Amino acid sequence: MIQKFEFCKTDFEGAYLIKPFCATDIRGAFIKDYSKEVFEANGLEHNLAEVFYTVSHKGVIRALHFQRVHEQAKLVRCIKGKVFDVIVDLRPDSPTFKKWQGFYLSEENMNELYVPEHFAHGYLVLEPSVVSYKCGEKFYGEYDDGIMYNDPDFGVEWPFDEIGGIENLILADKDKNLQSFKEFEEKYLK
Ligand SMILES: Cc1cn([C@H]2C[C@H](O)[C@@H](COP(=O)(O)OP(=O)(O)O[C@H]3O[C@@H](C)C(=O)[C@@H](O)[C@H]3O)O2)c(=O)[nH]c1=O
Repeated sequence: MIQKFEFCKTDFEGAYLIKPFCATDIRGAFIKDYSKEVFEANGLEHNLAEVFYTVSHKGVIRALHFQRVHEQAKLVRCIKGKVFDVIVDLRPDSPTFKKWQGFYLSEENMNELYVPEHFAHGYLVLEPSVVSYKCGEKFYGEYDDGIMYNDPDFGVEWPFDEIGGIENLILADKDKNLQSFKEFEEKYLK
């Protein structure tokens, strides 16, 4: 069976949920999750600069991250396990400014999310997972930044019931001490 690349709109201009190309046969599956040519034919110019992977335990939140100055678009796919992935629009002139949307990304559904520049991104890990990133800009440690996953201005509804309750949440120290949206706005948007 062959599933062709499919590009689905999200609530946000420029962000897409993408079904990769997948061909299955008696051996298993062949999956292609990025093609410069196919992406361009669908209006997505993605400059592939770096690829990396994260490996996470169930209950981990990595959020809500972005890179300032050298803004970084990224193509995110959960290649093993399952995550609830969230993006937040940080473009002040956008009609969806400060709005969030969540997507289930899993090994099973193979969905990948195209996160444009000027979005915060993060996820809650629902099963032990490996997540792949294809980044449009290289990493600049000095501009690596984020906003708290539970910021009241965003009001993201994380499905904590799917990890057995918020008491099972695993957060890195750096993600416990991120700025609020208000602090971010004060510092960079005014
Ligand atoms: C993101 C990144 C981190 N690092 C280093 C910094 C640090 O020593 C170590 C682990 O990095 P972090 O703790 O920032 O990893 P993590 O918290 O998983 O960061 C990631 O979170 C998700 C939600 C994203 O959207 C990504 O863009 C990225 O921000 O790896 C790189 O060398 N290159 C990179 O591209």
